[in-house]
Amino acid sequence: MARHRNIRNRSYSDDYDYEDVYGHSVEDDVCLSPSEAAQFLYDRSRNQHAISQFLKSDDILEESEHDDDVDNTRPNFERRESMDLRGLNLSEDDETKLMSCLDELRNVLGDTLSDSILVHEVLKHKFDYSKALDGILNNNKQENANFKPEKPKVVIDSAPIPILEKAPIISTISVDKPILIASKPEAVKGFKINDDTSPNSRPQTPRDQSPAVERISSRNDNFDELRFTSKVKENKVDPHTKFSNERGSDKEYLYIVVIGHVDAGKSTLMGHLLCELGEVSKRTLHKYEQESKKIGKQSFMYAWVLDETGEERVRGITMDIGRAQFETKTKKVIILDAPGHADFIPNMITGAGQADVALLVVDATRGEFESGFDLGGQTREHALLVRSLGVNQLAVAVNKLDTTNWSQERFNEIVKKLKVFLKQAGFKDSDVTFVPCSGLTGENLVKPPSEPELLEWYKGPNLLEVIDKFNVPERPVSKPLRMSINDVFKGTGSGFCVAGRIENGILNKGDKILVCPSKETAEVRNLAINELSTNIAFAGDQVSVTLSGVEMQNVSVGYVLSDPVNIVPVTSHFEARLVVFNVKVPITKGYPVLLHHQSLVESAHISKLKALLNKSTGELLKKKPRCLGNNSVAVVDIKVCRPICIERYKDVKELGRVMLRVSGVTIAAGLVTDIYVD
Ligand SMILES: Nc1nc2c(ncn2[C@@H]2O[C@H](COP(=O)(O)OP(=O)(O)OP(=O)(O)O)[C@@H](O)[C@H]2O)c(=O)[nH]1
Repeated sequence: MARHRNIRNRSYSDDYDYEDVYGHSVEDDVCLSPSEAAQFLYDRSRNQHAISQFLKSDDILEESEHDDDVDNTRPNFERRESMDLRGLNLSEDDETKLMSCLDELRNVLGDTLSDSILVHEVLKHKFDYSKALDGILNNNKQENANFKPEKPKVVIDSAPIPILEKAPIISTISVDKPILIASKPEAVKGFKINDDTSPNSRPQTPRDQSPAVERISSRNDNFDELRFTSKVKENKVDPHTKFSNERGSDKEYLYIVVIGHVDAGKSTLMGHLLCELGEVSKRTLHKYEQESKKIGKQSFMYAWVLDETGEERVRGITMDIGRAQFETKTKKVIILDAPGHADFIPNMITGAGQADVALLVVDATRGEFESGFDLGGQTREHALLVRSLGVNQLAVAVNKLDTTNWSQERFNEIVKKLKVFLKQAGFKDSDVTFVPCSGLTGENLVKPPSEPELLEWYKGPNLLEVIDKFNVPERPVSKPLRMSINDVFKGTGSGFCVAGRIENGILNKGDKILVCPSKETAEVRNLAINELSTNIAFAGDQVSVTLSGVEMQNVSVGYVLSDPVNIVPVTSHFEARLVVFNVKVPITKGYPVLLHHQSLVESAHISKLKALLNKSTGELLKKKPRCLGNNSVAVVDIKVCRPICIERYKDVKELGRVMLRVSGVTIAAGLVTDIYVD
């Protein structure tokens, strides 16, 4: 039940400052001196590119030998101390430029490369320091790319070129047929009821015919072998074997985000479930009962289990993600209780971004379901958002059914309405389960129903059984490490901590990793899952990581911890396939948006409208459309105000999804289809 982000005492409105919400965990009400404050302020200009640590001495030797081989015309300089530049016939100006470039390069690379290599690259790139640096690093990568292990013993199966299957589009209006959404072909989806996946091959999209802009993706393709063979080299034990050795007999972790319209009863439902399972002591519950009574909010006593802050309790609403853990027969379940109020959608997105599955809570009370569903409430928006963020298994708790005297008719009416909508939103019928319950009375939560009116018509599972039937998604443990940071905070000991979810790969205590986009090296000093220290964590785990070797002020929410060899792409310009939900003014070139990517929120704009697609088939309708209206599907280019870590959806699904919001409203969701070099 821990939460780190402190969002208390903030006044939220549609145009609130996102930096505040996603800033560091610093008490707002404490006065800070400028120097103290500086440590919590991120300044990109202070990045320290300590890339030298990734250039192993072997690689460097290989590089210099190779470079000498391929380029005999290169002057053979000695190391800098004894460097004589006279042979170069440089003007005084050029000599100064050369020396200054060498200094810059040394700042980044240290003394790991000989001056001859550096001078060669600087001259080759006409004293352009950045190009020279790129040249050096790319040469290094090329060297690695040419390296082939003798006989890789492990078959890495985790870098599939995923088949883009036809999956239902996410849209607010009815969509008869599915459109294209990429998905992992072999991942087990849905409840263990029936599975009717029918993967289709991806038809040509306009991006396949788009002009030859330099793309990181194509470069990445060239490095695929490097990306995965180097992992084989590093991790002698097959990651899957490691995973089953570590976790084999344990119950699997499952992360559930609890979503729904404000006051649907999410926190009460989860709080009561935890009490029934013995996760909350009777003493604590009694305390909550007494204290909530004192402020006239006794009906919220179960909600207090998850709504931990004073402001949440006084206001009777959830504001930030509440966490708690319990066990079912087969799983360790971590609940992420999301706020229902529209003002806190960014927090809800953060929770949904960490979840494997979702529990949608709807209020069955007459008039209440309708206001959450029909009248612009959050039921629809939350369901659309979680689906856009890749959640495809959903349980729907038809809650507060006690207020309708356990009416079967009301239950069926709600199920019917939701089924149609959820199908349009992209959920398969077989992946959605409806369960009648009451968070307040505890009916049908962990025990079979006891209300006679409910018993008359309901023979299905209780909420706990429904949760136990969720399938745990496949964990991509053998892919290169990617962990997106959703919190940065001071730990109890030395150093500082970052929290987030490992999307890909394995993280070990002691690992050297790269903090991106700033590309600083850091070491994993400590690792904890649910506040318990561990030596190893795998894809799918929510972890807190104590880092050393990097300054806290140089790390922000939205950053990614990356494998140091197979580095996460960093760019401010990418292509995405968007589904436009709801826009007051049609989207045109230059349209400004707030880009939500994992926990990151950045200003961005649509820089190019490339193609309008048929939302059912994905076929090209129009090249270079002038504007995009509601419910359209299009390929666009997006430019972010500064570089971010992003992946193509087909490479890393979780880092390949974006959400676009304007004035507190989600206007579009998209999949990253290409990434351009800045
Ligand atoms: N009658 C009845 N009331 C309920 C039930 N569940 C919750 N409530 C009441 O509904 C109100 C809101 O409950 P919460 O649990 O705070 O709702 P929530 O969805 O978590 O609210 P936010 O997170 O702020 O959106 C409280 O007064 C609860 O007592 C239920 O099953 N039956």
